[in-house]
Amino acid sequence: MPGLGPTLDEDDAVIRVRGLVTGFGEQIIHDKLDLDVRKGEILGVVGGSGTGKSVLMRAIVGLQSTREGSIKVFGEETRDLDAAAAKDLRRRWGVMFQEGALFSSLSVAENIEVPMREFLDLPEPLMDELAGYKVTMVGLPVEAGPKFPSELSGGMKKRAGLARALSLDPLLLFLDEPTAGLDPISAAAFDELIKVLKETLGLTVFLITHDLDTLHAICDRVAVLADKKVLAVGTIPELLTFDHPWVREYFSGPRGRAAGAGKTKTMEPA
Ligand SMILES: Nc1ncnc2c1ncn2[C@@H]1O[C@H](COP(=O)(O)OP(=O)(O)OP(=O)(O)O)[C@@H](O)[C@H]1O
Repeated sequence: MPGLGPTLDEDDAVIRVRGLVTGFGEQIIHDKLDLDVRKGEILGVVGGSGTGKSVLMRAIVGLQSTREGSIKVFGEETRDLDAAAAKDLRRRWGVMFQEGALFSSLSVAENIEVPMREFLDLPEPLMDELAGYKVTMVGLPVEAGPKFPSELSGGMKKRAGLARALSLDPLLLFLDEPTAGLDPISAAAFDELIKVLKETLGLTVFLITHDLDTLHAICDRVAVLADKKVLAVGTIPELLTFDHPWVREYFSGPRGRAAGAGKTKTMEPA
């Protein structure tokens, strides 16, 4: 990977991917991809449509088979784990899939309780109490708990998806396009929420996004996926010096310049 930013001690890497190869049939998606996600950072993952951002996330969380390479999370080589150890590791991260991926037949509170039922053995009243706490934590009104996803706005659904991802108090959070489909004001409020939660809970965040405002507002570093690899990773000022057509066009095109100029957005609940 190009040498943007300092090299990293193994201990600082919450996620360390080396030489990852993935594919579907003849189609190779990642070819010897390397990536580190540092403890306590929000790493933005960008790239053109179909470059393999979601497949990379799915490979790291064990939902996508890989052909070659190493994926370490919290220092554990994921492919070496037996079922019990893999489950133990999964407990330590939360995932928010695109669109929030809520179960439509369950209420918000019940959605948040799904991981608790899978991983913990808690009495019902305690689960309800914890779910209520998560609802508030993501800025939803308490009345949202008994509601079904179909009764929520897009922004509220995203927050409910985030609450479910935080259900088990993870230290590592995966977010797949969390602000997609939100209006700019709701998107900015969601960015702010992620930032505040990251700071207060000490989270490390792997964040896939197309949203340039999100990158500028909350990401400590950005990884660019192109040509089946992480082409470059660094802060936005570092990436602006990187000479690659897609990177130049993305960050220095009209939208990139506008986002970089710090177009302010009002912070209001989504
Ligand atoms: N289950 C699957 N079976 C076959 N091909 C798949 C599967 N999942 C993803 N792909 C292919 O892998 C490639 C990468 O998909 P992926 O969803 O990771 O892209 P992405 O970078 O997240 O795109 P976008 O920004 O549009 O969400 C695409 O060509 C996609 O069609």
